[in-house]
Amino acid sequence: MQTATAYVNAVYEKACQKDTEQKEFLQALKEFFDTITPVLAQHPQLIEENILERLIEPERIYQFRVPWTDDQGKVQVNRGFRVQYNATIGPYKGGLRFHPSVNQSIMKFLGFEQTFKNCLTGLPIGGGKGGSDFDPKGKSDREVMRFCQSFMTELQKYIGPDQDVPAGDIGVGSREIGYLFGQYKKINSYQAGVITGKPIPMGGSLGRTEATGYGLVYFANEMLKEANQSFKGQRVVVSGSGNVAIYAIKKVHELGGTVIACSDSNGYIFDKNGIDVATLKQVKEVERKRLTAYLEKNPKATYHEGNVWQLEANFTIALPCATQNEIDEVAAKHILAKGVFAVVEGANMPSDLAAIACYHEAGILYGPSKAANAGGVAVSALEMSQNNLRLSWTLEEVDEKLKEIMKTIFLTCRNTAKAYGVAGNYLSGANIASFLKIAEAMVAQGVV
Ligand SMILES: NC(=O)C1=CN([C@@H]2O[C@H](COP(=O)(O)OP(=O)(O)OC[C@H]3O[C@@H](n4cnc5c(N)ncnc54)[C@H](OP(=O)(O)O)[C@@H]3O)[C@@H](O)[C@H]2O)C=CC1
Ligand SMILES: O=C(O)CCC(=O)C(=O)O
Repeated sequence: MQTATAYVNAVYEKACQKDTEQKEFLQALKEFFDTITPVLAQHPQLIEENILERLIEPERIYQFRVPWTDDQGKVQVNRGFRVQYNATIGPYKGGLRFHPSVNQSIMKFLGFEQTFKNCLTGLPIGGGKGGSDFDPKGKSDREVMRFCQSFMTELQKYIGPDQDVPAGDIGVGSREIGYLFGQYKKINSYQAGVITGKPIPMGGSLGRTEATGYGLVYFANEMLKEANQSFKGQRVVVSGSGNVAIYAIKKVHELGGTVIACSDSNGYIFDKNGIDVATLKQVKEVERKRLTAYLEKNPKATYHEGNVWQLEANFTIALPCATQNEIDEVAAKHILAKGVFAVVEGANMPSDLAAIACYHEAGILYGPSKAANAGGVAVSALEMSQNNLRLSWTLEEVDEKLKEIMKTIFLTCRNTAKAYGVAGNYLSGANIASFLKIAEAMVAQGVV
């Protein structure tokens, strides 16, 4: 029989030949494959089952036309996707991203990551992802509504509370979820569990808006505690200024750290006394303006064009919360030189492979996205539970459950890494633990 290494290499090579152009997807595979060879060496039956080749192939992908009419009466056309990656342990579950960069490679990498992330939550949810190359920026509410209605008119054929349950991601917040759910209800009937991240009066869960950012900081806090450190007195940089970033900043401040910079895709603000969360929320959540508007209300802050990971000031903790591959090798070396001893990921795959290699070489703490940002989907699963039970938990109840889930995910990563002889490598811990869980379930269900 093939050795584990030969098997992993052969599956990766085949994927590279089949999906040559899908660079984000292949990157996600490589990051995962590099860590799981020891598991395959210990469980050769998984090689006989050809588990990897089965796992990396999405169960199905829908791609569809989304026509809509803009405020000038002109017909626009976007492309919609839903990748139903893996439903072995529960219904497909994962967000929808509206961003001009969306393509099949990005949808597949996100669906692949989601499958393992969802395993780590310990909740019965499979993996999926979807979205569109539609750009909500600069569109009126009515344009966004018409787009969402057209998108859902097609998507509703493929989803259901026990089948596939979408939610938000980049460019999709409670406004978009409200419009999407409204259209689903018009075509079908009220089935609260068909989508999560709903506005509270439509059956949403308290705490879902905050969950990814808070969960990230709870996970980071566990990593810091394990290293006899804490957020107290730390200077923190958070990239992005969207949903995940805002609530990560809020929680860091509650735990005694100071977030000195955050960003959008054009530039970043530096506020040495700490980003003012109330102002940031007003600018981004209420007024939906660019980050530069923060300066009108906080003139002491400064604005700089470019990537926040070029920041001149020293800092100790990096929380990337914007997008994939925002930290490359150059940025990683820069932040290490600035004194960073912990990188914990709120965005999906924000560090490229060379950046991750830099973290490992420097021996700093590294919290990978599929573990550290699992709080959002975990609370989405709690929203599904509340919808099924027809009750609503308080914010405190949801937050307590989130804290517990993030602590358990951390312990799973820590203990699995130790058991496989790579103590402190939370990337290996996350990949191995989630792989073992899904592989066992896939073997149990037979070759389907
Ligand atoms: N929302 C959730 O519950 C979860 C989100 N995530 C991940 O967290 C990350 C952020 O998502 P979320 O906060 O929800 O999204 P939002 O749309 O609320 O915010 C995204 C932020 O990232 C910035 N950004 C997006 N694309 C780029 C880019 N190409 N270059 C630089 N900056 C960019 C945006 O700036 P600009 O406004 O200029 O575009 C904005 O500040 C994503 O990776 C997402 O997949 C992970 C788990 C759950
Ligand atoms: O809440 C969800 O279902 C999905 C969140 C998400 O898209 C993610 O975890 O990347």
